[in-house]
Amino acid sequence: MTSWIKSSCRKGAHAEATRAANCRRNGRSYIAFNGSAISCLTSFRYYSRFCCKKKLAGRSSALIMRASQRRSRSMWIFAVNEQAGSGRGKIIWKLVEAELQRRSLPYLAVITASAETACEEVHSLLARSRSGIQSQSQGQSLAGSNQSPSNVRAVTVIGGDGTVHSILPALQGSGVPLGLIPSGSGNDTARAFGIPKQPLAALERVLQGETVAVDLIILGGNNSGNVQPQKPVLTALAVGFDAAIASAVNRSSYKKLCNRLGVGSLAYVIALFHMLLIYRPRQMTVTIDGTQHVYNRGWMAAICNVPAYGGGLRICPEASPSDGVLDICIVHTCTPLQLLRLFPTLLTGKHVRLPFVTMLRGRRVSVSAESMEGAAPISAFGDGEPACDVPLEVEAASNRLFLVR
Ligand SMILES: Nc1ncnc2c1ncn2[C@@H]1O[C@H](COP(=O)(O)OP(=O)(O)OP(=O)(O)O)[C@@H](O)[C@H]1O
Repeated sequence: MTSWIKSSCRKGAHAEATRAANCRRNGRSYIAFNGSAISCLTSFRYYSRFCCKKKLAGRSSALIMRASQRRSRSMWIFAVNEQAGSGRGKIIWKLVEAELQRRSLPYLAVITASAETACEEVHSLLARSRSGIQSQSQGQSLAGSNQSPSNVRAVTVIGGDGTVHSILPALQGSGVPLGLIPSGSGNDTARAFGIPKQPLAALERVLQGETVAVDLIILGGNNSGNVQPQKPVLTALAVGFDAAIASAVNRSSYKKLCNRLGVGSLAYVIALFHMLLIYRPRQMTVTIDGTQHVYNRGWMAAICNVPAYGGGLRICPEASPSDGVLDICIVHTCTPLQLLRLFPTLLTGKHVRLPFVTMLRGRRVSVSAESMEGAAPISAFGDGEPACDVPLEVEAASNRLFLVR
């Protein structure tokens, strides 16, 4: 259940802040908006019905009338993860919202409680905005016209890589661009696309920046007869040792502390040493466009759409998010000490010359591994979030997402 909270009127601000705090306490998503954003959603009937339910009908209807008169044609949606970067998301959203209000720009903010609700909310807002456009065009088809499929200018994430990942299913193939104001710990997505770290500079890009089409990694398909649901990944899919590091960081108590001290990457270094002690490499089979490659003592396979992840490690330095293919880095047949010595070279991308590193490219990739008694199955993380265990299959999807940068 989502609550709607108008955040930009001064009168009643205290009541609105209390409602927002209640939503946060109960782990519920809520939507904050300013007046002109309502007209952009165009679904007047839906909105006023909702407001009646919430006993806000009088005030909000008046608001809708004023906004409709302005006939604003476009708006910005923000998906805000207040928890990202151990609370940085909340601070950055306050800054961004103040700037939006200062410029009187129409916006809607989904303050999300979880990855799942974020995707559902964004999906339904886009569907509503699309149906509003269709009813405005009085049944005329939009196909072939220059009109945007929606009056939403962009859906902008205030969060880290995990938050971006959470709304990819709603945005892929929608034609609505993804914007990003980096507020996480690693911010690999922002780094990959040259998005400024400074929140207001990043906001300026969202408002003015160019939109580019980028590829996605689609995880799923039919693997060994098991049909898996499809999941889009933007930056990289980490399989094996590096996924174990990401998992250890996510479960750790030191991640929060490192973020608070402004050294988010240190959490990954701690997890690296921990995993070197306990991780057991095993036989790994990587099949690329039908060609099988078998590695004894396979440590990891990184399937990349962008050159770097893990806080700036250049795992696949040649990867490009607009070439329609995936770059794969496989580390195998080395000792834990050799693996440790490999990590500093990841910062420059020089690891690609090492004899126990194999670099490959292709459109369709599957990874399987032998099971080992007493050892956990090999897992995969997409955009730093848990994705699945092996066996897995992925495919490059060309130009599946628009991104503002
Ligand atoms: N849309 C969302 N709303 C609320 N929580 C989310 C959302 N998406 C993901 N999460 C959860 O919040 C956690 C933190 O979010 P996120 O990954 O964006 O920030 P981070 O981990 O601080 O930064 P980064 O991923 O860039 O290192 C995620 O691991 C996930 O559990």
